[in-house]
Amino acid sequence: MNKKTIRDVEVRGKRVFCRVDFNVPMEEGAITDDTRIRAALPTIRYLIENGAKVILASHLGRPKGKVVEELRLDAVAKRLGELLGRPVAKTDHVVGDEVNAAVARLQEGDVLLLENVRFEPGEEKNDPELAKALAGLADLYVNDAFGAAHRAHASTEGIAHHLPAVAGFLMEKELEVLGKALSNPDRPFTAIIGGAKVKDKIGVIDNLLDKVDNLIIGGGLAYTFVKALGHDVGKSLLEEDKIELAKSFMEKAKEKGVRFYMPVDVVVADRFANDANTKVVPIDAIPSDWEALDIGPKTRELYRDVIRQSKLVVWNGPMGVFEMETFAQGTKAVAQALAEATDTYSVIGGGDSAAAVEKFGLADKMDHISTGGGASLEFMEGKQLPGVVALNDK
Ligand SMILES: Nc1ncnc2c1ncn2[C@@H]1O[C@H](COP(=O)(O)OP(=O)(O)O)[C@@H](O)[C@H]1O
Ligand SMILES: O=C(OP(=O)(O)O)[C@H](O)COP(=O)(O)O
Repeated sequence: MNKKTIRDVEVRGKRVFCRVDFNVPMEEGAITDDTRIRAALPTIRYLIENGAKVILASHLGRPKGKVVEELRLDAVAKRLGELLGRPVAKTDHVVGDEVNAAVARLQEGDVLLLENVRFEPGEEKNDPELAKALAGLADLYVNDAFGAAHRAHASTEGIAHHLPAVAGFLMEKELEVLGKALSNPDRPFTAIIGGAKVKDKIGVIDNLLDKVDNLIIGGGLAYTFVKALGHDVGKSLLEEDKIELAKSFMEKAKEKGVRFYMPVDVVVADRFANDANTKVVPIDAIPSDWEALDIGPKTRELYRDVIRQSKLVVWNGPMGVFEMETFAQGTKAVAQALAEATDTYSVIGGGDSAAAVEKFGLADKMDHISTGGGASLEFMEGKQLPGVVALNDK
């Protein structure tokens, strides 16, 4: 990586503003998955052990510049304290007198968590005044919030223009793993793209076609490709205005010698429900009033074989509506194949695929699960991440 990291700077005795992504799922005030908090621990522990005065900042949800009581970070501070085995102080504001006083009290090795930065209207606008105010709290800026690195906000981008700015260990690891996968991949290199958001994934498919040996398509976005091949897709998810683009991708794959894998059979349902009537049909026989909600058994076998023969697999997006048990088989088969293929380096691109792997209890069998869904997608599209660009070069 060509960006400085916390290893390249002196942190002892310094007030360090460390942006983390503690945007964790919550239900009724309780954290339901603390993966993102755990992922930031190496950086936080390093700062503590090396005598920094640690000021942590994160967003939670999308409060849109207002205080939303349910999106306060108190539960996060408590959980972080438990994980660190030491108290974590927390402010009820992002900037202002209360925060200044709390920062002034910090001793070397102390940890303070600021309130949800998105309570400030200037955060998402990347307001220079807010960026300056945040910078005024500290001597050094550390960005460890890979999951928010695709956002140019005051605490992820603006602040970096006012302080020495370096990457934390999580940021460094994410960029290294994803960067290596894309620039110098072990081959055969396979990308598996699924999920529902065709629009969001068009860019990544286009970029991956320049890099991979195999491209596997699944999930809801497959049916725009199925339609592009001239088959009827019934009531399956379809983005009419992307059919031509899907055709052009299949042509590009041919030109580049990329093997393009699509479902050969699917599980169709007579309605969108776990207890719907279902049947398995070949891909060119989807009944007009049924919808395809998962890949079929032959496709599972085919995708498993491709995974087994790959040295590197990047996976983004489920193969079916895995939230419903009836349509989870395809996603489970891919997760299992990755877990069993010990010679295959598996990179999970955040979002729903990460949630699925977690749900199936296979998370510890994967080589790298990204903490960023949107961020890893934008990175794989070849876009520059503003939160990274703003850091100091080596
Ligand atoms: N065949 C399908 N039809 C409708 N929705 C689907 C289908 N396959 C997967 N999905 C849905 O796609 C959603 C995930 O899509 P997306 O947000 O694009 O993935 P990710 O978060 O991994 O990037 C899941 O909620 C899943 O239920
Ligand atoms: O959860 C996040 O994104 P992700 O769901 O794409 O991984 C990040 O914390 C960024 O949040 P945002 O999409 O509200 O800017």
